[in-house]
Amino acid sequence: MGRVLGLVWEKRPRVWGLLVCAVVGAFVAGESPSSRISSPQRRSASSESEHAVVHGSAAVAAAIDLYTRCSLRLLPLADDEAGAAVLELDLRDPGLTFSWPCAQLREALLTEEVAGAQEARPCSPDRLASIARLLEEHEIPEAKVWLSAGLSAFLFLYTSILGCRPGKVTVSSDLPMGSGLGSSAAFCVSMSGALLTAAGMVAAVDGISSKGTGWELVGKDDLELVNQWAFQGEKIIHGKPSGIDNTVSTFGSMIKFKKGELTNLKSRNPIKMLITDTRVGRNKKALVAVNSISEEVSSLVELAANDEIAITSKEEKLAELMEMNQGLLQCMGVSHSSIETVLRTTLKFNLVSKLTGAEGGGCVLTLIPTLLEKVIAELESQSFRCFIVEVGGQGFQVCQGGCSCFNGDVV
Ligand SMILES: Nc1ncnc2c1ncn2[C@@H]1O[C@H](COP(=O)(O)OP(=O)(O)OP(=O)(O)O)[C@@H](O)[C@H]1O
Ligand SMILES: C[C@@](O)(CCO)CC(=O)[O-]
Ligand SMILES: [Mg+2]
Repeated sequence: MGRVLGLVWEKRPRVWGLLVCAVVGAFVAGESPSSRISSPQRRSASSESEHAVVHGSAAVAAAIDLYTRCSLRLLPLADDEAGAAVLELDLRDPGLTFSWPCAQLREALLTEEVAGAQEARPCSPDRLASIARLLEEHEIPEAKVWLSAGLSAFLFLYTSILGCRPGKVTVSSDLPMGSGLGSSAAFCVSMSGALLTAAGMVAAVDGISSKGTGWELVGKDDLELVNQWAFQGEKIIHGKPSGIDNTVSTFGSMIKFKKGELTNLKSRNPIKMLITDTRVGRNKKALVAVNSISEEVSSLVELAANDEIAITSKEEKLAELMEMNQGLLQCMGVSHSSIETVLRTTLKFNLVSKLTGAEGGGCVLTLIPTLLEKVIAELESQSFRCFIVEVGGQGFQVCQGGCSCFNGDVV
């Protein structure tokens, strides 16, 4: 390319790749709102505090059509009066359920003045400490201890938006957790959306349903509120996120993010990607920000949307940028042998891949001009898990009344 790339080194940097993904939909049925979500492995708040996008590098993120669902059923207040009321959480992906007596939550968490949910508030250090004490009483299996960040975000969002009312929340997701696909953001967005819908602060726009799926779209102002609360949840999970993951998860489509400024990128022709989950847990190796590549991707998407370049040259150009991006990451030593295996396998079919925002494991993105069943079969025969996704889709959605969002189970 004969081009100088502006690499941005951070003290504890990470790479922002071309596409970071998370999609959410929420699902509400009268007293039973639910939403779609996903989640990743736990990272302590401080481990995420240095991040390329946080420090001003450009990043392009896009929604993918893998969803996390969160359903919420409010339970009768009468139970509460009898002192028997509980808040239950059923996490289908790790296969764990949790339950807290409402009286205990009230005592531990409602010491602060309860403000309305019309404006998102951060979780104070005291409140976070009280939440941590509540969680200590639950025996979370050692192998799943990373869940506690998501549990803290859940308790904060639930009690801040709905107070300590009895309810049952169920979460299930299409996304692998902790693999760099923004599952924590999808978790927080769908959770916030379901809670705000139950609180009557967010509602579907009448009659606008998403491609006949039963899921309905939500107006911009309501999405803003969902996004603000989800960001507060992401802060509990990530420490100092830039907000790109929750924003793309809420609004869908593609977004360029630089120094806190968001630009919506309109992509007319859906881009298909293959995502391969290496099933290898990530480590926290240092990564770099590849600022100029992200900048180029965003101009490319915009040129294509305006028909200024043909779709085939867009794909060629995107493939070239992905190769450059991956090459840089390899030089930095942030790849992993499992990622290299996926790259070699896809390259055999002339397909270009790169690792995602995750490092040292996690997922690999492959650009696919058409669906290539052979490469998928070969990757799966090596015990990788493949998803074919459409990039740049819908964000948060709700479904009111009679939807069954958990593979047919009505929750
Ligand atoms: N479906 C889910 N069920 C339960 N918890 C979830 C779910 N999805 C996400 N989470 C929560 O989110 C946390 C993972 O967030 P993390 O930020 O580490 O990974 P990610 O968002 O998938 O990747 P990245 O932030 O790098 O894009 C999990 O520890 C869990 O607490
Ligand atoms: C923390 C974060 O960088 C995780 C990457 O998926 C997301 C963000 O900045 O919003
Ligand atoms: Mg995350």
